[in-house]
Amino acid sequence: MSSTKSILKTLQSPIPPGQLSVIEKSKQLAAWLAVDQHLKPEHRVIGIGSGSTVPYVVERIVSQGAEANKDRVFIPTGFQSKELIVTSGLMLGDVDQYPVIDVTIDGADEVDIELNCIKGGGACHLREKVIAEAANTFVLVADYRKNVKYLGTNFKAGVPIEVVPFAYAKVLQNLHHVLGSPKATLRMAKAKAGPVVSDNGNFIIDAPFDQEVMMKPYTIMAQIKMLTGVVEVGLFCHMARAAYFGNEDGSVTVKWNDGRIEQVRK
Ligand SMILES: O=C(CO)[C@H](O)[C@H](O)COP(=O)(O)O
Repeated sequence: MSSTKSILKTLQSPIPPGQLSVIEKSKQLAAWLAVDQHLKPEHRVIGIGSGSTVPYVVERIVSQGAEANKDRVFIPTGFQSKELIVTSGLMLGDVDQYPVIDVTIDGADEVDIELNCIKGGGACHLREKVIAEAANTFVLVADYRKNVKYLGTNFKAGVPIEVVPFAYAKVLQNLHHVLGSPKATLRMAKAKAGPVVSDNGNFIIDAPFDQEVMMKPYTIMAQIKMLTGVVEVGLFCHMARAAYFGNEDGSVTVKWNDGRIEQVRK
């Protein structure tokens, strides 16, 4: 088994290559096409996002060969992508050393028609936003379930919000009573008693909003960010150059920030 395949197996997917489910295959299609279209030989500093689609991004980058990657440095958005970079034999860097990134490729929880997206399902959205904002080109990769007209259509958990721990109860009050998210809750860990703690030592709140609010994601993003104690909001507005969605039929839908939509079949 090649090193990338074993990493994929270890970090994300128990599914042997060649037996990918339709959803895994669609993630792979999106990731591979995004790498093929955006990662050029002259690119030296590459941001690597988080989530279950990103291992396929790294898989494709590794397949470009040792020569293509020998002078490149890869900037992770969290623990998972750091492990992925290191175990793939790629050079690891950080955004404080490389504040200008050529291309960042990342997953998303949902993407709307204007390429605004929800991120933070994996609680990595603070570093993800920094690495996206540092990039000259920010590209999203996802499967077809994430391709929606309005945010919150399929992803019902709400907007992920990273908060400093001592302020979480105050921020929850603000969300419940001021910003109109009565069901906002602190995200609890699955295999640990207590809350999810981010890679930065913070807590995560998930705040669902009505559709009419989610139709103007920049407005609610700015309002949440103004609450003292909030570190970052998992709404990425007007940031992505393109979004790639792998489809069940083996095609990839590519949405561009100028409004173009392409269907690509290899
Ligand atoms: O924002 C993220 C983590 O904070 C992920 O990119 C997002 O949750 C999508 O992950 P996946 O590709 O597993 O659906």
